Amino acid sequence: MTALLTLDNINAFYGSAHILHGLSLSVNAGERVALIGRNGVGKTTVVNTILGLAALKGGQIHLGKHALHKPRPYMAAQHGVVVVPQGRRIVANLSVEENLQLGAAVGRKGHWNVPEVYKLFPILQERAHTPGTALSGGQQQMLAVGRALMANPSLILLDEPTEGLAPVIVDQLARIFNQVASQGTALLLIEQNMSLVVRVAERYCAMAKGSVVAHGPVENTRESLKDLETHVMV
Ligand SMILES: Nc1ncnc2c1ncn2[C@@H]1O[C@H](COP(=O)(O)OP(=O)(O)OP(=O)(O)O)[C@@H](O)[C@H]1O
Repeated sequence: MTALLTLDNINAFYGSAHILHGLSLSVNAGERVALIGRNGVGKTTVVNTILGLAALKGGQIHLGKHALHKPRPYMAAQHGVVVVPQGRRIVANLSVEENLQLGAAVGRKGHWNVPEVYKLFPILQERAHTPGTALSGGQQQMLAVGRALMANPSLILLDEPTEGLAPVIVDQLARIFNQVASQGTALLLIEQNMSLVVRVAERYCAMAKGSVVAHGPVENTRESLKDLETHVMV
């Protein structure tokens, strides 16, 4: 098994606020892992620490074999780990196609380019010259995923990709995530919607108070759904 991302006993801070406490987590090539937990437990801070937006003070991060001593925002993508951020962060004054092209700036070669992304999301081709922020919420999420694919990642970190989206759009995204994963890209899915998690993930890590407190397999069954929901119920 090739580990694409390894977090080993990491501690992370915003200023003096200690958010991640000895958190360990890994994602192997081709895996679909869900990172779950109640609001505020530190899920986004995991992403922010990998990007250098929260301060890493102790523990180790590896992207593949590369040790990330001083994480910076551009480093993860260079090593094939790309983030689809919470809130999507579509660039307002760029068209759909220009937003997609931003994803290719890292210069990694591979299967994904603009025509391949348009095959996956035909609606983005129809709206190629529209400002990215003029799209609906679901379409903006598709654009954010398409932009991530343009970097030809080996692993995509999806931070609450279905937040605020209608169930029909969530269903569409579940199919897309499975299709992307079946084409070989690993996923770390940060999600509050457990019905999506059971459809996409094969294992989960549950966080509480800044560390991983439980993990196990995920199945697309009612029992698995109930089990996962105990980790996110307020
Ligand atoms: N920039 C920041 N400065 C200080 N504290 C922060 C900052 N961003 C987040 N926090 C705090 O860090 C803790 C973890 O936040 P984080 O966003 O990682 O949680 P989360 O599990 O992703 O929650 P949610 O599901 O609400 O996004 C929270 O207590 C939050 O208030």
